[in-house]
Order: sequence, then structure tokens, then C-alpha cells
Amino acid sequence: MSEEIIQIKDLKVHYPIRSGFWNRITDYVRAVDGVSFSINEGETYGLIGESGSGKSTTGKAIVGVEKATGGEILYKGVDITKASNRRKLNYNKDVQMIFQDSMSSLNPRKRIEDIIAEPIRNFENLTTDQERDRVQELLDIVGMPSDAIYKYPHEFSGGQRQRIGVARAVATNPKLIVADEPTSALDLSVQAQVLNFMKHIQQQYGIGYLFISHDLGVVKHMSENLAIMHRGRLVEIGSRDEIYKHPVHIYTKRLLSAIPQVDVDQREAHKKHREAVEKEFQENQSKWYDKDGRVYPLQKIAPNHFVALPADEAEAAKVREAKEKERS
Ligand SMILES: Nc1ncnc2c1ncn2[C@@H]1O[C@H](COP(=O)(O)OP(=O)(O)OP(=O)(O)O)[C@@H](O)[C@H]1O
Repeated sequence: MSEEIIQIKDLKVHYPIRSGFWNRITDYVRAVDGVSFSINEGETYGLIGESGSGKSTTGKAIVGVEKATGGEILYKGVDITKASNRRKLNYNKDVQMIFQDSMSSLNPRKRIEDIIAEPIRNFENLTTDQERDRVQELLDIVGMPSDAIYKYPHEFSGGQRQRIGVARAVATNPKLIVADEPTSALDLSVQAQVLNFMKHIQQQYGIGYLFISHDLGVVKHMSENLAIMHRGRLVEIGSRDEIYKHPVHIYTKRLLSAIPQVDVDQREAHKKHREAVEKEFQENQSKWYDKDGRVYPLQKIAPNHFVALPADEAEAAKVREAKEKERS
């Protein structure tokens, strides 16, 4: 068993909403509202949810781009949200991020050499020659030609820019990379290439990924464990096999049924299944959320499988029973 590298405990990111003449805080957007999960060294952990569910904010809070308003981010046992600047500096070296939109995340006025060298300059004192060698090595790792260092981001395709983004993220020898929808702006064929080399780099360097996506189809091939997020909270977490084979929360079932069916013979059956899941969702969703539409706390339902079961004990018991039957 590999060791746990990061533990997120009851993480909250609330944005104040101000209104009225005095511009007072009248409410909060609860973008992340009590999220807990942990990632092991070298594993890919999937964080899934539709647009607005709070995935990106979770990722940004983990790398420190957004400030956590509550909870803990334990890295190697130390809460980073309250750590000293020196410890935070080490953490910033070990935990990097790759963004969805490589065009806006790579500075268009900088050459690739400077883009990739930037994180190295923040943490290491290398000579110009050493730095150039390191950048060449990183470009080689992500399968880019060495003359790329003299060019600018707009001279590359989306897939190539994403490789450059990975080279920059890998530059500091990180232990964890938060990859926020790294392939969703790319064509299908290029997506597969980028995912493959991300896997390759992971195996070579033992990097862990928090892989953020709205697409359960993509995550299926990447993650060992995953968390499904909805309305700022987690509705279900567990191993990939448990969740894909035995989804329990009404929202997870709906997300899974939305994965397009590639097998032509199965399309009609899949359409019927999708309609049945949608009907169940429409009829029963009130049981799965509280009166304010919030997701209930997670409960353990099997080894490595937690679900935000209905608060009504009888309802929750029914769900557990159905799950037991399905597994046996
Ligand atoms: N700076 C901010 N101020 C106020 N609200 C914000 C801010 N950033 C995000 N939000 C809100 O927080 C919620 C979660 O946003 P977030 O970007 O994390 O969702 P997401 O699941 O990553 O969606 P997407 O895939 O579309 O980026 C949304 O309702 C969003 O409008």
C-alpha cells in the first residue's frame, strides 16, 4: 500500500455576497462546503462533477490559489492552511497545477524556455546553462522538440501547449499535480495522447494526480479512486470499480447514465436505462437532499465506499439493502 500524501478535511471555500447601500455581507456562495478526501502517493484521484459543482475551487484551494475559509489541508501530516511561510514554500514546490485552458494559462509574451523555467527559478539557484539543460530535459520528457524553447505559446497546437503546461508543472519534481480538466479543450484523438503521456510521466516519477473532470468517461481510464461532487459537497466517494459498478447516490447514477454508449447494439437499451434513471431522479431527488437542497453527510456503505445517504433512516436502510443485494 502506498502512503497517503495529502488529506483534505472538511474543506470550505465560501465567497461573501454583498448587497444593499452599505455593501454588507448578506450571504455566502458555498462553492466548497465541507469536503473531505485523501490521495495516496503516486495515485490518480478523480474529482467529478458538473459545471458549478465546486471542483475547480477545491483544486485551487489545494494549490493555494484560493484561500480556504475552513477546514484543513494536511500535507505530510501538517496543516498547510496554517503552516509557516517556509513550510508553505516547500509545499508550493511539491504541489503544482495544470489548467484546462493552456492558451490563457501560458503567458503569450514569454518564450517557452522562460515559461518552463519560471517555477525552477522560484525554488532553485541554477546557472543559465544548467537551467537550459533542465528545460530541454523537461521538453524531451513531454515529447516536444528541443527548438520549442525559442518559440511562443501561439506557435503550438492545443495538445502541444498542454504538454508544455505539464512540463512546467513537472519542473519542480512535484509529488502531486492538480490537473483541472487538462484535456477537455482538446480533440478526442489528442485527448488520448495527452492522457497517455500524463500516465507515463506518473509512472516514471511517481507523481500523484488530483484529476478534475466533468467527464466520467475520461476519469474511468485514469483514476483508482474518485469523488463525485455536487453543490459544493461530495455525494459519493470510493474505488473506481465500486462506483462504476455499484453507484448508489441518485446523482452519481445520473452522471454515469449520461456517458455516451459507443456500442451501437447497446444504444437502444442504454437510452431506456437513461430515461429510467432520469425518471427516478426527478421523482426521488427530494429524499437525497435537505430542505435547502444541500447534500447530506457521507456515510460508509462498504469498504472504501461512502455515500451521502438520505437523512431518513428508513430510506437509508432501503438503499443499503438494495446495495447489499446488488453486490451478492
Ligand atoms: N471568486 C468567486 N466569487 C464568487 N463565487 C465564485 C467565485 N469562484 C467561483 N464561484 C462560484 O462557486 C461555484 C463553484 O465554482 P467552480 O468553478 O469551483 O465550479 P466547477 O465545478 O469547477 O465548474 P466549472 O467546471 O464550470 O469550472 C460556482 O457557483 C461559482 O459561480
